[in-house]
Amino acid sequence: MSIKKALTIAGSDSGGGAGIQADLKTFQELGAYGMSAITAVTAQNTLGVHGVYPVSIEGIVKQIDAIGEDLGTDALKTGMLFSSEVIEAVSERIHHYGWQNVVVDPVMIAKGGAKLLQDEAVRAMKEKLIPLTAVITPNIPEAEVLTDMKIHSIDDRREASKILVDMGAKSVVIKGGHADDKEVIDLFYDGGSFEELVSPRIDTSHTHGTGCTFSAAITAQLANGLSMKDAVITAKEFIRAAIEDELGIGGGHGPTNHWAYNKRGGPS
Ligand SMILES: Nc1ncnc2c1ncn2[C@@H]1O[C@H](COP(=O)(O)OP(=O)(O)OP(=O)(O)O)[C@@H](O)[C@H]1O
Ligand SMILES: Cc1ncc(CO)c(N)n1
Repeated sequence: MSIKKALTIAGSDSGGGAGIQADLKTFQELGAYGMSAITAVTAQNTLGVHGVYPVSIEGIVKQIDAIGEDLGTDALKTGMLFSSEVIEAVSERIHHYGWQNVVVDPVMIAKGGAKLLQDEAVRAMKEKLIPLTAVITPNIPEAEVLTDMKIHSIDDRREASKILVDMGAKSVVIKGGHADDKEVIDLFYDGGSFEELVSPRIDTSHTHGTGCTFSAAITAQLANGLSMKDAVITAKEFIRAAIEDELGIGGGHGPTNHWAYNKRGGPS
């Protein structure tokens, strides 16, 4: 058996619930060999982001090249990219290595309100990164910024998904964590048809890093050779288990439980 490899290009969360830490834990749980290129170090815990310390462009490119020139990867995800310079450099390297299974979590704002992407970087994301993307996984506010439209209904989300595919993404998941529906609906669009992934809304404040974990689970399953739709379905099951089995640590928005999916025996 050859081990499948997954790379995350994202920020570090010292609190361990989001960012690189959530991604590597998720890769490990889903049986993919995890690698990372860190774009920024955050001083962060369940109470909020207390500092952001960007890594230089040279430092980011060196990390990606260290992987590209030796190990390679079967899939990758991007998380916190912070600036247009980082987006441009990362997009250029992805293109250079011809990496295909590219999952973009267009991280903009942390749950506590801290900015993880500068406003001027949205344009670079649209022009440079989205065209390289196998799937983009915005939450509703991120989808609104990227498409320049207000999203209230599922029909609005369908329209926004089509706009993102027109920008060059091969498929889209607009996540429903921020909606106020009784159930959480994640809308998947592959450029041809839509699929609503529905689960009960769990009443908890421990949702720190849900988006990172969800996109990391898609990445691991793409590395493992699953189709995009099956990878997204696993990710939904993985994050549902991780939120349901809360760890109850920290004084604020606590992290999810990355062990939960396997503790329940894996795929349902
Ligand atoms: N209260 C909840 N109950 C069940 N599932 C949830 C809940 N909140 C989020 N999810 C799930 O978690 C995933 C991430 O959704 P969300 O919209 O919260 O992303 P996000 O805002 O990008 O997360 P992050 O806090 O990491 O930025 C989705 O698959 C969504 O269905
Ligand atoms: C480093 C990092 N990336 C992403 C998020 C979004 O959850 C966060 N809070 N921190």
